[in-house]
Amino acid sequence: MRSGADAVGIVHYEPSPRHADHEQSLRVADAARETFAEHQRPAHIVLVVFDTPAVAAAWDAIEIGANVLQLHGNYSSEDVAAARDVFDKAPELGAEYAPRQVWWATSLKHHPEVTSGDSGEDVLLIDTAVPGSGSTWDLAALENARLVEPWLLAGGLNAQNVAQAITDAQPWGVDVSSGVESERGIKSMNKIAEFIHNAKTAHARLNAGFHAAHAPEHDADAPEHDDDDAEGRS
Ligand SMILES: O=C(O)c1ccccc1N[C@@H]1O[C@H](COP(=O)(O)O)[C@@H](O)[C@H]1O
Repeated sequence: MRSGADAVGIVHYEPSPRHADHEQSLRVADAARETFAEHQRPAHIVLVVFDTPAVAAAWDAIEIGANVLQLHGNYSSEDVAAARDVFDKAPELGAEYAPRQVWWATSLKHHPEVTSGDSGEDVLLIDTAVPGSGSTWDLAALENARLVEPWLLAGGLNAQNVAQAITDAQPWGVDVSSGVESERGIKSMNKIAEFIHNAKTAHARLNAGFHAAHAPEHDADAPEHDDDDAEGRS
């Protein structure tokens, strides 16, 4: 987070080398919340699960202080709705726990023609077929997906390939796990910092290109205005 991450993930999936128990999850969530607050950034503390029943997973998220639930595995739109229902009905815990969101993760192998909002998710995450494996996949296959922001790209990303992936796929955001580890399950602060730097630089470049491409033609007859004003409306 000190490197500028917008979200931090806590994995609850016992076969994973990243699985965190309840105590570890509470500590990570508390530390993350404090750091986001210190940096005055909205907290996205994400509980990452694989095939845990959606309602139980939503309660787990609330219990550890995560405000986002990221569902990997076999979930239907009813599951997403059931998780959201738990979030909506659970007592409010304060602004630092808001907003609560459900992110639905899938792959093009499982849903080749996925459309944003198919499952009623707040954010769609498109991943490789085996989550957390670090395997890369062919981003060209995204041509058949109908994606509307916000959506996240994941699967085999690392500091070396993230800029190209952002340029090619133009996601709203990216998610990484294996690619920022020194060994399986052990995060590397240097790799995280390098990844975030490269991702944010690529994203800024993409946005600058977008604004340049959409800027109005200069009109010689238009009244002059100062630069501050122009920037505010770009
Ligand atoms: O990281 C895990 O072990 C994990 C376990 C269960 C579900 C999801 C998991 N990770 C998520 O998988 C993607 C891609 O990870 P990678 O960068 O390819 O290793 C990402 O969304 C992780 O949060």
